[in-house]
Amino acid sequence: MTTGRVRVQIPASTANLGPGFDCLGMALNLYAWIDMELAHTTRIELFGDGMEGVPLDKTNLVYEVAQMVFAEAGEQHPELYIGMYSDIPLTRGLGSSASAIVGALVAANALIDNKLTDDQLFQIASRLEKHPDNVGASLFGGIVVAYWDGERAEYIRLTPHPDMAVLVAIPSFQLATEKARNVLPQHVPLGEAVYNLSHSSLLVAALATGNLGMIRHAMQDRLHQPHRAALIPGMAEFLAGASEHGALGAALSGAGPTVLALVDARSNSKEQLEAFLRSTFHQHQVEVEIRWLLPEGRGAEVIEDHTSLASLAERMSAVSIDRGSY
Ligand SMILES: Nc1ncnc2c1ncn2[C@@H]1O[C@H](COP(=O)(O)OP(=O)(O)OP(=O)(O)O)[C@@H](O)[C@H]1O
Ligand SMILES: N[C@@H](CCO)C(=O)O
Repeated sequence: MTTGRVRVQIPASTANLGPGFDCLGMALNLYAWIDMELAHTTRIELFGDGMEGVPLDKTNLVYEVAQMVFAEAGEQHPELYIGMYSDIPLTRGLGSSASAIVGALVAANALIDNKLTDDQLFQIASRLEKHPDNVGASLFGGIVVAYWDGERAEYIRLTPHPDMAVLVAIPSFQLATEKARNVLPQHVPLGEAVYNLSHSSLLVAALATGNLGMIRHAMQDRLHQPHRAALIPGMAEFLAGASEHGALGAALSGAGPTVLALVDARSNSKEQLEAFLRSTFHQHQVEVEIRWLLPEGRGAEVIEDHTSLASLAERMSAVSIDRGSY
């Protein structure tokens, strides 16, 4: 058992990538950090802005998930110190809940000398989220293709193409995953299912072989994005016009409201695409934060960093002033 404090760095994630509803995810270079230590009395500290509403008692998701790890390993550690700082905006479609779950799993497992395997952690995470796309990407990094059938989750990890960049527009409003799932139909016509199956399969093949030119054809969806469009003014126009403005493909990120475009980092139409993204949301009076990100190849990991989370939060907010350039 580790008696000291462990720190875990967890990447954000984007789920679905268009047609891969609930089965495709990619990690992004935007992070959350969780500190965890065995304690005499439970204490939870949140650093930085943007975590309003996250509970500070034992109903906190990170605390609850840590207890699941201990229970699975046959250990009892009911009292914990938990510190958290996250640069991943909550409830925006960038996998904040998955980052909390995965961070809790990896940190708690580190405290008990990694008694659980990565596969055990992945099973717990998929069971909790009920779809393995965000948690798989945050846990393993890169692109994760996965299923969860209600009992077991299986996955294969792909390495993202080194020239792929990701342009995101993060609206200022929140959209809970539950709300964005409630607008989806419970039954779909066979033709629509075939449409998504074929596009999702082609997208995975394009990502696996580095065929960037095929992404614009493959990154099309009929299962969830059309039904969610009314919740995100501007999304439909951006998805329809992104390729003409230089994107490799575009999609709603997870359950939204963030939208993203995959971009060839060597392309000279990046500014044109960013301008199109800005003007589309501006026309719909939706305030967005625009950021250039990259796929993250590394999953959640314990890091040796002894600076306080308070100073990490300060450092990150200074960096955020320069955001937006690539
Ligand atoms: N660090 C955290 N600690 C505790 N709870 C958290 C933390 N991060 C997120 N959550 C919980 O997860 C909720 C957001 O989950 P939700 O699935 O709606 O959005 P998301 O994960 O940001 O987006 P998506 O799943 O579409 O990518 C928050 O409202 C909060 O309850
Ligand atoms: N695949 C999920 C991701 C959000 O957690 C959805 O689109 O609802």
